Amino acid sequence: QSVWGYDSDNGPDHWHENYPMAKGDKQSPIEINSKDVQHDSSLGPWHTSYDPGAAKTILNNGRTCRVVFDDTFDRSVLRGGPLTGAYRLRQLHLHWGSSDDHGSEHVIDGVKYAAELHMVHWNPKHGNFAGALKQPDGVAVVGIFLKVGKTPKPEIKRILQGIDNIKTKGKEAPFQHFDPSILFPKSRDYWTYHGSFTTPPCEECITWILLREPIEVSSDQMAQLRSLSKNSENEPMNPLVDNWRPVQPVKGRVVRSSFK
Ligand SMILES: NS(=O)(=O)c1cc(F)cc(F)c1
Ligand SMILES: [Zn+2]
Repeated sequence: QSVWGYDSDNGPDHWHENYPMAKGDKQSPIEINSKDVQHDSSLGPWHTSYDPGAAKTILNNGRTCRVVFDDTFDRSVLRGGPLTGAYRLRQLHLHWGSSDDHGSEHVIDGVKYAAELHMVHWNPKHGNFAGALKQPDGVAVVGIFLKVGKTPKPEIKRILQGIDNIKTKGKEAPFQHFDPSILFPKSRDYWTYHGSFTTPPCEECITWILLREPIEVSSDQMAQLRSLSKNSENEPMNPLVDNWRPVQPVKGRVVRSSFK
């Protein structure tokens, strides 16, 4: 009975054995083909109002590195775009590859980015996060693509500094005074569609808001991300890389864009 992961014996092709939703009709990630995207002029801008004081800790759970925020009240919220009401920021995490040519979960016109950052928000009208998971409008995730380039975005350094203290599974360190909106690219253009968690339990509760403009990171910064370990301290080193799910069937869903 192996816990889910990304290895051949517990990876994405096995998840449905314990998480039946993994074979649902609205699974994520997906490939986005611009020719099939529908521009929706009614899609307004999205807005965030994040309190830097809400940031609490950064942790390595053996599957990703995650920054956790205080979501006990409407302290850091996302609103607008395809959403109704304010969604509370709960955590952010990343997915990345074993080399710079892949690692993102969503694929754009055949392009895989080196990494994908997810900012996870939930709808407080459903009481708590566990309740929100059971609702089609329960969760909203802003996805930002990370592209290896020559002018890395300085603000990404803050996350990578945090990584130095959580090299092995189970490690957690304080991560305070951090406003994740500094990571946003210049453009607010986005694609949106209805999908799921890209990890177990694969619940189909997510309104995805994927930013068209990637942010740039350096190859060294990607190497730093890949220096995280899946294993606990004193266990054999098992690099935490390729923690991305392959694209899933679109099954007739329409991806809308805020831009032409
Ligand atoms: N990767 S994801 O954004 O769909 C996601 C969100 C979440 F809240 C928990 C997870 F385990 C995974
Ligand atoms: Zn994710």
